[in-house]
Amino acid sequence: MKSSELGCLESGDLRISGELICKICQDLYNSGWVTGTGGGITIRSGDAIVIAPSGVQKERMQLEHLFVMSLKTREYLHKPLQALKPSQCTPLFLAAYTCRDAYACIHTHSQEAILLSEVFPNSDYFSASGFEVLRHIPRGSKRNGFYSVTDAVKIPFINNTAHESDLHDSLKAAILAYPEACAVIVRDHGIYCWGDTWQDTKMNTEAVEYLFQAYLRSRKIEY
Ligand SMILES: CSC[C@H](O)[C@@H](O)C(=O)COP(=O)(O)O
Ligand SMILES: [Zn+2]
Repeated sequence: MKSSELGCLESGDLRISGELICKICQDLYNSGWVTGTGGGITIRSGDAIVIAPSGVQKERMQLEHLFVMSLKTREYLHKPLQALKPSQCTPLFLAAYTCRDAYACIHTHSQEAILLSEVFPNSDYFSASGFEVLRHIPRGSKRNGFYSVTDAVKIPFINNTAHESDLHDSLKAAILAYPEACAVIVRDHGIYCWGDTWQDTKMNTEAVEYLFQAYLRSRKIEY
């Protein structure tokens, strides 16, 4: 790969974002939160958002496989030379960017999110209280502060759909209806989690997924 083929990913913040995406996708895979071609992360730098390709093993992606889109115009500022399509999660990532002014968004396929969908088949949201990890979960954004151990966090559920793009309207509605949530659970699928920076997004995802595990284990729900 000649560096010129990387276009705007060749240097600067976009290159750093792209390299982080490749590394964090490896971490998500090694955590068991994504398998196959599922899940992913997008990171924003100013108006530019870096997006993974669709249908590839995300833990094996390289910088030259990534897309860059303008948040404002929705035009692609860079496309890979290979015949790849952008992640089907792109409209959902855009909802987090536009509705929450997020700077990154992670999509997992965690078993715990799926199990919680079964444990709460009729609830609009998952709620938990009394766990230390709540102190690491922001009230939607760290600008609003964090939950305390005695608070009850609410993370909304939305129903899964046959096509990823069909999740957009319900995801956006949940983001707007639960301004103190930093994540949405897609039933029997996984979560979308965002943050004010890529670091916050990674930490928020880890905290939310840890809360799911702690909740299920504390109630002796085996999986
Ligand atoms: C391509 S089917 C939908 C996927 O499973 C989607 O939910 C996902 O996690 C990843 O989609 P992708 O388009 O490969 O980035
Ligand atoms: Zn998915």
